[in-house]
Amino acid sequence: MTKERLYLFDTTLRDGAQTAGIEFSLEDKISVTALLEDLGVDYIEGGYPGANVVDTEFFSQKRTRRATFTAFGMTKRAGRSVGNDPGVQALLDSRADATCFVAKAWDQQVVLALGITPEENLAALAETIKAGVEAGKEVLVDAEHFFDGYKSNPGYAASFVETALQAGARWVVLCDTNGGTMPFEIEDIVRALPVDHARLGIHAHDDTGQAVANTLAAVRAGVRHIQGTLNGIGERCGNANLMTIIPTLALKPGFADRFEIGIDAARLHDITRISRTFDELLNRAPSRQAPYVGSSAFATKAGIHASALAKDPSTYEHVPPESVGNERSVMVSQQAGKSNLLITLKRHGIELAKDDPRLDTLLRHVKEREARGYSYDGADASFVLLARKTLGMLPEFFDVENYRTSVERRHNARGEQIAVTEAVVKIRVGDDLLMSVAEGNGPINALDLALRKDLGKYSDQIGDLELVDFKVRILDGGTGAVTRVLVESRDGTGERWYTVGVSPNIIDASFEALYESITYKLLKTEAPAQIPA
Ligand SMILES: CC(=O)SCCNC(=O)CCNC(=O)[C@H](O)C(C)(C)COP(=O)(O)OP(=O)(O)OC[C@H]1O[C@@H](n2cnc3c(N)ncnc32)[C@H](O)[C@@H]1OP(=O)(O)O
Ligand SMILES: CC(=O)C(=O)O
Repeated sequence: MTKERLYLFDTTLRDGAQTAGIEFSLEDKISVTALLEDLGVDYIEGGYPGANVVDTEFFSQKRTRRATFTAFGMTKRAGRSVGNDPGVQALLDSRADATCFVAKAWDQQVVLALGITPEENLAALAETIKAGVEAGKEVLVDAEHFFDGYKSNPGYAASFVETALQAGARWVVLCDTNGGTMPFEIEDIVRALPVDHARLGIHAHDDTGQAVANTLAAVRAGVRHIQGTLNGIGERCGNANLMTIIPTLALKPGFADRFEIGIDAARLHDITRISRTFDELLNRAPSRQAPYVGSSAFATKAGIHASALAKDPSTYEHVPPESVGNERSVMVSQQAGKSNLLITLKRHGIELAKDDPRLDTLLRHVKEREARGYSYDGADASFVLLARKTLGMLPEFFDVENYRTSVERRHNARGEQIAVTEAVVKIRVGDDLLMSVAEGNGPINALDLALRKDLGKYSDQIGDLELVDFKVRILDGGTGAVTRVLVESRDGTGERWYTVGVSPNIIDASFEALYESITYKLLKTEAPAQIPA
């Protein structure tokens, strides 16, 4: 069977720019465009030329190599001709290949918000589209409030679509502008429209958490153009998330066998990277639970699940993680069974038999320590250290005899008040007793610097060790508050690892996590590979 083509339209740089807390600079827009080109969408809507300086500059040159470069804007204003409307002229003068005009498809909104008659609205729509076509643009129309409009006055909403198609619009995109429509309503309304469905699109908002479901319902009912954004950003609760829609269309029966989306297996494999790179650009943590691309999308904590996964991954994975460039992860925690430990140990090059009694001891240690506040599902490196210690595979690289920190508030030479922090660390490396002193911008920083200042014969090996992040959480430990500190580290190989420390004292918890980070780094070059019998 020949597959029908679905066209993907990205509006990250237009509707996504309407997200609370997100502002794109010109450089951001250029970077996001490159990501979208890597992804392989058909259209990139870059913004609204004429609305602000960044967007006008962005549209002053052609910004895409492959995708259709699209500008967004309103149809002509009431009481003006197209030629006399600077907004429409800015769109037509831009370097975009296509123009997406927004216009209202709900008669009540036309009267209320625009102050014109429904008939004048249709005339303005047709006149604007024709001007766009004459200017050599591919014209799209965003039919704002289409679904609410259809429910209120189906005849007017349908005549809006017909008018736009007759005037020369390549696509009329049906918008669920306030995001309140249900998937079954979308499917019924789209099916009932007496027009060529191959020229219809869908633009869904996520106000009921169903933007993706609404988009897929519209595709089932016949639309062939899909609008959405990277990671679902967009006005209010966001837009349909392309990071969910694309793998669903590419991999799921009922879609994958019927439609071609222009994104091959290699590009699909890149989607996890693209999603996370976009979050990096927004300077926010990626959602762990994002479908397909989240770090938990193929992660399991439960012991019963880990046991079955080891026998057949499809038991708890609806698609292979590698198909979307993600990976399976089996975590160690108090929900774990021996299977979780075996899989995690194997990933770290340690093979044990399931009936090895040391595995029971390790599982007992994990659960006891988790009950005291440790959390190993986010601290893989600390788990490796615990496992090696239990198995007799952890060398004692260095021993901490004692440490001390002090914070002093005093006046500097200019009479300003400053806080000075100092740490002293005494360690033993073999027969050598080494003492280091360091000042830092706080006690943890000073301790870190002092600890790493002189590690004797190991000093060279930690030269490229870097602390990336430091998270503190106060827990109710039952007998009083305890502090859990999670430290993220990386080295010159690019590897990142996480270590955890727990104590009623925040500095002591931090010291434990720092100590484990350095020990893990040394393990990478010095670890014995064999488990002692
Ligand atoms: C559903 C959506 O997401 S639509 C996308 C909305 N995105 C944006 O608005 C972001 C960019 N917008 C902007 O920068 C500004 O709103 C501009 C530059 C476009 C216009 O700014 P202003 O001229 O100050 O107008 P303002 O924003 O206050 O109001 C919009 C005007 O457009 C009119 N209008 C709204 N939609 C349409 C339309 N489809 N066709 C014609 N006119 C329209 C309104 O009636 C209103 O006119 P009025 O003030 O005479 O009543
Ligand atoms: C056009 C648009 O963003 C909407 O109607 O939601």
